[in-house]
Amino acid sequence: MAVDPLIELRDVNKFYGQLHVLRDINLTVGRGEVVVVIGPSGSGKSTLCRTINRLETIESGHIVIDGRPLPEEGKGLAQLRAEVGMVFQSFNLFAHKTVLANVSLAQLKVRKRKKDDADRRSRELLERVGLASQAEKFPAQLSGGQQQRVAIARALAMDPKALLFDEPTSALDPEMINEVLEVMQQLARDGMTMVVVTHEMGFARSAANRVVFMADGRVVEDRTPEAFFTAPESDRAKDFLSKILKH
Ligand SMILES: Nc1ncnc2c1ncn2[C@@H]1O[C@H](COP(=O)(O)OP(=O)(O)OP(=O)(O)O)[C@@H](O)[C@H]1O
Repeated sequence: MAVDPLIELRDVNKFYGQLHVLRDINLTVGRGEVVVVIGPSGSGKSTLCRTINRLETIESGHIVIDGRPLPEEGKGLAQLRAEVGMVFQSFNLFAHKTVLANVSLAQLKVRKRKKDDADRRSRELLERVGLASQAEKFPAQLSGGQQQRVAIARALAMDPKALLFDEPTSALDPEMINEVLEVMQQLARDGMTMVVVTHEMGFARSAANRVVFMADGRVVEDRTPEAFFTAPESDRAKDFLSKILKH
C-alpha cells in the first residue's frame, strides 16, 4: 500500500520510567495517506504521535521522515516540526497575539519569510479554514472550533509534508467538532499526509486510508477502515468497538 513512504517507524520502543508505553512499533505512512490511530485510553496513541515530532524521545528503534532520520536537536528540530506539523487538543495558540500573528510568527522565524509575504500567506490560509474575517482578533475572542482552525492554518503555513493531529476535537463542544473535521476532511481530499489520533469514528470511516488500532503500547491492527470496522480480527479491537459503538 505505502509505495512512497514519508513517515517510517521501525521497532520503536519507549518507556516512561518502568512503563513500557510503545512496544516494537512498526508503522509506515505513505505520502498522501491518512492514517487514523484509535484505541483505548492509555494505549500509547498520543505518545506515538509525539515521538514522530520528537516531542518525546525513544529508547530504541528508528524514525525516518522522508528518508532522513529524526534530528537530535537544535535547528534540525525546528525544521522537522515545520515539515511535520502538529495540531494539539489544546490549540496552543499565543494568547497575546492576534490570529494573523499566530499564523505568521513561525513563518518569520523558521521559514524566514518577510512579514508581508508571511501575512499574505496567513490570510490565504485563514480564508481556506473559513476564518478570513477573524484575522485581527485574539484567540480568546474565538470559539474553540475557530481556535483549532487557526492552529491548523498555522501548521499549514509552514508548507508541511505531513500533519499530525493529537485528538484535535476532544476539547471541543459537540457543535464545533464538525467544523474542524470538515477542514481535516478537505485536507485529506487535497492529498495531505496525515496521522490523526481521534475518537471520532465517523472521521476514521470516511477519511482514513488505514486505521491503526493500538492496545497496551502495540499496533494490534493496521487495516483499511472497511476491513477494520466490519471485521476486526483481534479480541481487543472487537471489545473496543463493541464498547464505543454502543454509544
Ligand atoms: N509524560 C508522561 N510521564 C509518565 N507517563 C506518561 C506520560 N505521558 C503519558 N504517560 C502514560 O503513558 C501511557 C500512554 O499514554 P498516552 O497519552 O500515549 O495514551 P493514549 O492512548 O493517547 O490515551 P488517551 O486516549 O487517554 O489520550 C498512559 O498510561 C499514560 O498515563
